[in-house]
Amino acid sequence: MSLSLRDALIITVCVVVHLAYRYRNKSKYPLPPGMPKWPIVGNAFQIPASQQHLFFKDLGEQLGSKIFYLKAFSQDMIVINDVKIAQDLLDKRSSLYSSRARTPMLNDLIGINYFFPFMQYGDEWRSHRRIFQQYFSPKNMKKEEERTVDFIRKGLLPNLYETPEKFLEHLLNVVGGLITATTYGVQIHRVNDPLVEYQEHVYGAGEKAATPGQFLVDVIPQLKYVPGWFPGAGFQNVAREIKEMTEEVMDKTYDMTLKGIDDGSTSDCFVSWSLENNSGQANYDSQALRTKQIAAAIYKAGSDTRLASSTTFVMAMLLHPDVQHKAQAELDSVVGHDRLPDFSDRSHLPYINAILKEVLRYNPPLPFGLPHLTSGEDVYDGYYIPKGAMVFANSYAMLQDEETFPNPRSFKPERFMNADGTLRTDILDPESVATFGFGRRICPGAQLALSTLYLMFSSILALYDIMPEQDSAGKPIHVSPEFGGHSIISQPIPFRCKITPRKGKNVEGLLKDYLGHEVI
Ligand code: HEM
Repeated sequence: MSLSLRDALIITVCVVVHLAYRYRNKSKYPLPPGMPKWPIVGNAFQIPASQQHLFFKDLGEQLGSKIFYLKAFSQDMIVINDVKIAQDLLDKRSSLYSSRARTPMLNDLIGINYFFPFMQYGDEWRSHRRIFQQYFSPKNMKKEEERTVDFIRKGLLPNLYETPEKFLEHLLNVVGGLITATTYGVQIHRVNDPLVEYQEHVYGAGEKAATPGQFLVDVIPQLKYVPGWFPGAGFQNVAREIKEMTEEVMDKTYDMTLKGIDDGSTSDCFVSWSLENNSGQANYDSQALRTKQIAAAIYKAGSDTRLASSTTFVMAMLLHPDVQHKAQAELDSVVGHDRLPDFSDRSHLPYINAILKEVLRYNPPLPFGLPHLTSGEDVYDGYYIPKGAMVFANSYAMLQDEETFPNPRSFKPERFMNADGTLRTDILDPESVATFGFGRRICPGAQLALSTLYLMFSSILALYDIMPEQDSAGKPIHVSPEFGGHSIISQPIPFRCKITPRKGKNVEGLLKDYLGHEVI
C-alpha cells in the first residue's frame, strides 16, 4: 500500500497536533517570554552548543526580561539572568528546584547516575552530599589548608621558578594533584603527575558528555535505541568508551587507596576518613560503595573550576600590571620580605581578597552553573514554570550586570574596595552569591576552593612578576582576554606570558626549604 500526498499531509498534521497537545501549556498563566519556536524542535537549533551563557545574557537583554523560556524538542528550559529571581526560586522554593535533568548520553548510555553532582534530587543524592559535606566541613579545613600550603610551596612555586614557561601545566598539576591527594591520600609527582594526567584524560572525555546539547542524542532522546553500527550513531561508541574508562579509573584509584590504608602509605584523606567513619556500621558496604563513587565525582568538580580561576588570575595580572603592583605592595607591607604568605594573613590583605572576588566575577568558572530541574509546577511573578523544566541560573549575566558592576568587562578589583582601603560590604559578593550556584545544590566545595585560590594568588604575587612575552624583535606579545571551551567550564584560551622572580626579593632564599621535592 502506498501513501498519497494527502494521506502524508493528514498524518503530519495529526502528529503535530498530538505533540502540540501533549506538550501544551496546561496552565492559565503564560510561560515567561521567549523566542519564536519552530514546530517540534522548538528552539533546539537556535541555542549554541558552547558559550551558552553569552547567548543567554544577550537574549535576556533582547527580550527585556531577566527570566525567559526556551524549549528544545520536549525539554522546557527556564533561564534566569538575575540574582533576586534565582534566590526567590532556587533558594526560597528549593524543594521544587533542586533536581537535575537526566540526559540520555550521561545517564542512560554512559550510566554515571552515581556521580552526585548529576543525581536527581532524592534520598541517594542526600546520602552522598551528607558524606561529602561532613568531610569538607570547617572541622577538616585546617588539615586541608596545610595540604594546600605544601602543594603550593613544594610544587607550584618551585615549578614556576624552574620552568615558568610551562605555567599552564604547573597550574593544572597543582590543582589536579591537590584534589587527588585530598581525595585519595596518595603522593603526587611535582611535575606531570601520571595519576592527574590519567584522570584528566578520562574525565575530560566525560565533561563533553555533561555539556547540554553536545550530542544529538541529548536533543533527540529516541536515538539512544539506535545501535552503534548504524551510520551517524558514533555517540554509542563514545558513550561505551567513556563508561568503561570512568569505571576503570574509579576502581583503580579507590583500590590504590585501600592498599595504601593496609600498608600504611595512605595519608589522611576523604576515602580513609569516610571508611573509618563508617567502620562497624550495619550499612558499611553501601557506605563504602558511596565513598568510592563520591571520590570519583570530586576530581572534576574540584580541579577544572579552580584551574579556570587560576588561569584567569594569571591573565588578569598580565593585562593589568597596575593591579599586580598594588597587590605586591600590599603583600610586602603585610607579609614583609622574609617569609611567604599564609592563611593567617588573609584577613589583613583586603586588596588580594578584592582580586579574588574580581577574578570570580570577571570569569565565573561555571558561568551558567549546573542546570537544576523542577520537580513540580510553579507560578512566579505571574509566569507558569512547568514541572521537569531545566533551570539555568546564569551567574555570568548576574555578575556582569551593568547596574551592580558598572563597566562590567573591565577587570577592576577596586570595585570591591572602600576609599579607606577596606572591603565593601554593600555590594554583591561573588564569593558568596552566584559563582557557586544556588539553593540545596550550591557548591559544597566553595570554602576549600576560595582558600586554595587565596593562597595561590598571594604566593605567586609575593615571589613573581607576570609580564608579556617578547617577540623576536623584543616587542611585547599582545594577549587579548578571550575565553572559550566546548564545555560547561569557561577557561581563558591558552596564552603565553613571562613569569620572573621579583627584583629585590630573595626568591631563592624564600624557596630554599621547598626546592627539590620530586613528590608531594
Ligand atoms: C572556583 C571553584 C569552584 C566553583 C566556581 C564551583 C562552582 C560550582 C557550581 C556553580 C556548582 C553548581 C551549583 C548548583 O547546582 O547550583 C557546583 C557544584 C558542585 N561543586 Fe563546585 N565549584 C568550585 C570548586 C569546587 C571544589 C574545589 C569542589 C570539591 C572539593 C567542588 C565540588 C562540587 C560538588 C560536589 C558539586 C555538586 C553539588 C550537588 O549537586 O549537590 N566544587 N560547583
